[in-house]
Amino acid sequence: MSLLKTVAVSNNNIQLPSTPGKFKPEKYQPYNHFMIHRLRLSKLTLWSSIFLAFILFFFILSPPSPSPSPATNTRQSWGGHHWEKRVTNSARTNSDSGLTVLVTGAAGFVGFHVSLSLKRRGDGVLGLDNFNRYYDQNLKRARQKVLSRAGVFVVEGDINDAALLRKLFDVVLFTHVMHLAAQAGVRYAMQNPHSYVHSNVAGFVNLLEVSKAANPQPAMVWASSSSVYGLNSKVPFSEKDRTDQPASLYAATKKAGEAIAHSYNHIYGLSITGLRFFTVYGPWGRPDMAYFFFTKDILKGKQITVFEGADGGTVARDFTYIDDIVTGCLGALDTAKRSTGSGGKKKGPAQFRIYNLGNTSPVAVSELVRILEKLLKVKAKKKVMAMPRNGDVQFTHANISRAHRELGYMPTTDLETGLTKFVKWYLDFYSPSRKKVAPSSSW
Ligand SMILES: O=C(O)[C@H]1O[C@H](OP(=O)(O)OP(=O)(O)OC[C@H]2O[C@@H](n3ccc(=O)[nH]c3=O)[C@H](O)[C@@H]2O)[C@H](O)[C@@H](O)[C@H]1O
Repeated sequence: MSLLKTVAVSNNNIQLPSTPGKFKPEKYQPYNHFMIHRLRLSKLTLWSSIFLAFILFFFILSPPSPSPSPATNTRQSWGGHHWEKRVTNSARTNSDSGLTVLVTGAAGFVGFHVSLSLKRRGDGVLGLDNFNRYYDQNLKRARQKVLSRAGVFVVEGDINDAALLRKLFDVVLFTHVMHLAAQAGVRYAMQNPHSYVHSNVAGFVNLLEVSKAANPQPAMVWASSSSVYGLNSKVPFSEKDRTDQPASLYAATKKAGEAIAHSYNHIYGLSITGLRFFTVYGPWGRPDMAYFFFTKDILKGKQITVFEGADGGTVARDFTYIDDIVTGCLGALDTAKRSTGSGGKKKGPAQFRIYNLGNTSPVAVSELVRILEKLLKVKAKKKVMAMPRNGDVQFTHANISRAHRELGYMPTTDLETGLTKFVKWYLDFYSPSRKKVAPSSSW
């Protein structure tokens, strides 16, 4: 501004105001008007050049940022020497034969338990979780704190962030990936369909892309779902049964995941095992699941809605206790063969497996409520209504003979025993007097 002012004064003897727009010539002079116009233009040009130079300067200096994740924030919360040290410490095994496992969804229900069990037996475990807001983040943070105390670092990030995944694979040579990050819940898919595609399809493909390019490629074990059986009416559900009639978008994305996994196994030689979980429940569970919010609502004296099938038919689930699921997951990891490819190139056929992990003992939802009433010592205010068309299926029942034969899987917890442990945890965790996050017993 002062430079312009000086030039103008010396050349034309015109007083230019320091604030544009305040200048008023005493009388109209065409020459002066022309000069003022030119000066305004050159002033504009100078400022534009300075502005452009600034933008260029910052553009050249700024480092490339990781790809943004629409599910979470776009700020980079990873990287740096300290962060890498935490990553390597967490992934370090206690013995030469130990596994080095990346657990996605580690702050989720199943991921939390699997991570703890792996760490306790001496495997190296690195967690990854985007801490999204699908349900109470405090519960996820509480799980994270327990994991941290056990020596498991949970990296905060999304499976859609390829740069982050590549960085993790650069820093650690993972032998296995336990992929449990997903958008869960059958009924929520009608409210937020895109979150299912984002996590269960796009995120999964992203993880497979990075895994297939890794050298060595890890073996992958991942969570499919009993929901892939959809409208299948043949019981108990066997892995050989048809899975082409999903009843919800959630189920459709899990079925898509199985097909996608097969293609990566076929093309790139990735060793992949899919586990079809059957309504997993237990301590540190998911608040969006019926057993969890029934407990909360019964204690609050709120009405609960219990679905029944067409013509009053029973709605039932093969409820499976978390500890049984964890033994199934560890069995799958321990029996997984190595991937055959490296750096994105297949070197030979690789293992591809699918297993049911259920309890083989379906229980009616009305019975679940009866057990909760007994354990909580509170009568539920029940409203029985026909199951809405919301993606639910009426009945699930797992045939687990393949998992038993090949993984040594054998569930041992009946619903009442499992719910007793859940209710004990729930009352402790949500007790107003409880010191937040410190669990009273050893889950
Ligand atoms: O194994 C799976 O494949 C899935 O299991 C779980 O789904 P679901 O088996 O549907 O569990 P969940 O919602 O607890 O409903 C339990 C029962 O309560 C009935 N139910 C539900 C709500 C209600 O208000 N009333 C009711 O009667 C309802 O009709 C049902 O019969 C996981 O959430 C899912 O992510 C996936 O992993």
